[in-house]
Amino acid sequence: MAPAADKDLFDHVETTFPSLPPFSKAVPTAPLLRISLQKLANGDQSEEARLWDTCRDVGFFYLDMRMGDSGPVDVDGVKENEIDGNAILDEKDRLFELMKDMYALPAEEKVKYDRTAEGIYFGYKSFGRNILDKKGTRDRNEYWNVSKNDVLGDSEPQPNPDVIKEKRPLFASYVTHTHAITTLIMRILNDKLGLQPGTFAEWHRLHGPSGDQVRLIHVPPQPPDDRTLSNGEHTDFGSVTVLFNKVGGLQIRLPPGMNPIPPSDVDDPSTIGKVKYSQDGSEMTAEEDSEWAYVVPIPGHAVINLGDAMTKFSAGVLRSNIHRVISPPGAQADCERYSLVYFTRPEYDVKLRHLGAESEIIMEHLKKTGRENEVEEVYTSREWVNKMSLGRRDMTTWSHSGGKKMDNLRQGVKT
Ligand SMILES: O=C(O)CCC(=O)C(=O)O
Ligand SMILES: [Fe+2]
Repeated sequence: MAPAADKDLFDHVETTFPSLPPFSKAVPTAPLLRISLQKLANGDQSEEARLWDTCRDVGFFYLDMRMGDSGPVDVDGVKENEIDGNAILDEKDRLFELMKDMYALPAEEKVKYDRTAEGIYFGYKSFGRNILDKKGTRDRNEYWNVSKNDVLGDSEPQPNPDVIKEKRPLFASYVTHTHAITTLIMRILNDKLGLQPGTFAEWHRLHGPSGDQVRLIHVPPQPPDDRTLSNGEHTDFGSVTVLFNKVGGLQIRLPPGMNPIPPSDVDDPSTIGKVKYSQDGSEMTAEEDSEWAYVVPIPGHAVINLGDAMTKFSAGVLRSNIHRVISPPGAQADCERYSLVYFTRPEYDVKLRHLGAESEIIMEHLKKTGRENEVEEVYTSREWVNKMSLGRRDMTTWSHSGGKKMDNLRQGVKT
């Protein structure tokens, strides 16, 4: 079956952000579904069905966060699970403003908050600290990982500069609101998979100890003659990721059978220069290149994707799709690029294993793919998160950090 996709996506929505050049018309884009948060919050069955389909087909979709005048929606009587897309959009704008101040700090001040040597991935990651591929290519971004449990006051405060410390209430509110969105998405997937009600919720409690975090990413414009990847191809290793950005550059590798939306104007004059798809300058074949499509940022919308934990739990019924970040196409190449990401991950003690014994759908899928008797390598979420995140900071551990090992997880096959 051809993956569900919105071919006319950009005919209906505004894709230009104030004070930024428009997204280039000269590149292929990903035909992701646009799902309405308001409809999900109100229990709309056909919207839930679209969500379920797209999480099996590609595992990436837009979530329209705008809720008009409706105000927050109470989904299950628990205050912390209240859905408030408008509040998230407002808080997201404030965090984008904050990023300018954070990254304007002197480099020697920022590196004081890099805690890799202590085995801690919360804090600052400087330019080039991560390895993108087996050749040892370095990333071209800087980011800050801010722990959920820290900003909610569940754990000892991590060292952070005043610009971040002063905004703890904003982070706490953003995390609470965004976590509620991921709870709702996982509740729908939980029920569609036929799992015992509340299985995913119990493993992703707001105050549960976990590697959940906000990541604030900054990528400066790259030199015109050297425009390439800033973050290499990867899958996210957690459960559900909520991403906001304004400048393009994110690409997904399209699943088999899903075609990109072709460029609407190949001669778009705003498209200047060409990006290289590998940092050592080697050209990708046209065929390899054609597998990738840009995810166009849309105002008022988050990009949501599933991570490896959901693929593991569902034995591949749900898809954790490969993506990467490249120099923004067209005139946006000269812009500072900021992204705001919220990652949920299973609580530290949860074992990452398939739930075939708990779900007929998952068991059927295991049988169909000849894996019902396969012995799994089981990690706890804590082991997995450490291996995946810190492993990318050192060449000796890179190959264990999701390089090739993840291939089977990435290929979520539809049952
Ligand atoms: O910056 C982006 O658009 C995506 C970032 C991302 O994929 C990540 O941090 O895992
Ligand atoms: Fe990612």
